Amino acid sequence: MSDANVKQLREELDSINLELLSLLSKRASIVQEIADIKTKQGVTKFDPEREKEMLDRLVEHNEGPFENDAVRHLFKQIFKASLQLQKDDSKKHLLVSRKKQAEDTVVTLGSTQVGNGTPTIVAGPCSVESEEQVRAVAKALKNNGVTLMRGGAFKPRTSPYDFQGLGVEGLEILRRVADEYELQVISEIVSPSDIELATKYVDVIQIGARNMQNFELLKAAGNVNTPVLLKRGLSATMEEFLHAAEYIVSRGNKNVILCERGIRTYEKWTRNTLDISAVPLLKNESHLPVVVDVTHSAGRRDILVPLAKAALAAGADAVMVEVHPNPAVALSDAQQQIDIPTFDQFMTDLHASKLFPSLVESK
Ligand SMILES: O=C(O)C(=O)C[C@]1(C(=O)O)C=C[C@@H](O)C=C1
Repeated sequence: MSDANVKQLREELDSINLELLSLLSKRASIVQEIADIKTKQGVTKFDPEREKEMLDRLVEHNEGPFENDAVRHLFKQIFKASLQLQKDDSKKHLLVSRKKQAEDTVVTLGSTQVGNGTPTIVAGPCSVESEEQVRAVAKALKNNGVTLMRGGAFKPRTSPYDFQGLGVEGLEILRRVADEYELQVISEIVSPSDIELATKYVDVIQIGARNMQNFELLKAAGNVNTPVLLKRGLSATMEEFLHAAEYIVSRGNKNVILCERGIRTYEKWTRNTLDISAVPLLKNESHLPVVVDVTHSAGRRDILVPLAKAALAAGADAVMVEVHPNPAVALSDAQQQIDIPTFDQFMTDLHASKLFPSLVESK
């Protein structure tokens, strides 16, 4: 075969490549149309039966020279790329996606901004137990320049026999003390019917891990303007987490903060496993601020500082930690909350790490 022949055959291949590309692009736009219909119908994109049907038909019509396995392999690649296209398109549609909004969402809470590039701290007791207890913690927060106070009034507990929280009385205590110390209040709400009421007391509505896919609660939180801190479910994928956030944002409430709080794994030395990769993944995929709850991730006190440093190094906008004046007698999570001297040391260690600005000096 002369060089001239090879040249001519290659030119033929070049033009066939272009024809194939144009056919593939035409196929891809039909695939996108199907994806739109599937999204509207709420049907999953992947359809293995349809893929098998197509492969069987192709093999039936295969006259060579490619072996049937080669034909199957080639078309499986096309289906795989088509499915990926459908998934990428559906991500573009999400309001929480960076593809939809390139700039970071910044949630303003009093004098503190979450998501503006300067990390901050959220701290407070697991449960509100009394005004004195909340006041002691608020004072410690104030001394450390922390302005965001968490505290549980409605407690979704694993056992119905465990302390269920003070309810509205707890919210009243939080509000009173927070106003006294010029703090912002973050508290969990568990029932859609309490969302309106919560807006009177809290600055941030927390939706807990166990309620991440309580869609009626998400919708109710989306209908108000109060910012929402949404915790990742115990076994939720990134996709499920972002779709849960989408429920809130799509209703009009754009002030959503995502919270990684550890996921269920086989490991027993920690209560949950902090999924540190969630932080950069969420920051890449979404414009929403990301908080890491080190207390619930670890379920133990001795590794809170390194976990907080890891979270900040990975790009977290805030770290959340539970503080109690006397953890030994706490009505919930006694083994994982830190006392006030330990909290002071926690803040000192973070400042020393240079990963975190000194909140006291900047005040
Ligand atoms: O026919 C569909 O339902 C499609 O979504 C199209 C298509 C394809 O590429 O042909 C894409 C993904 C599915 O797994 C099956 C088929």
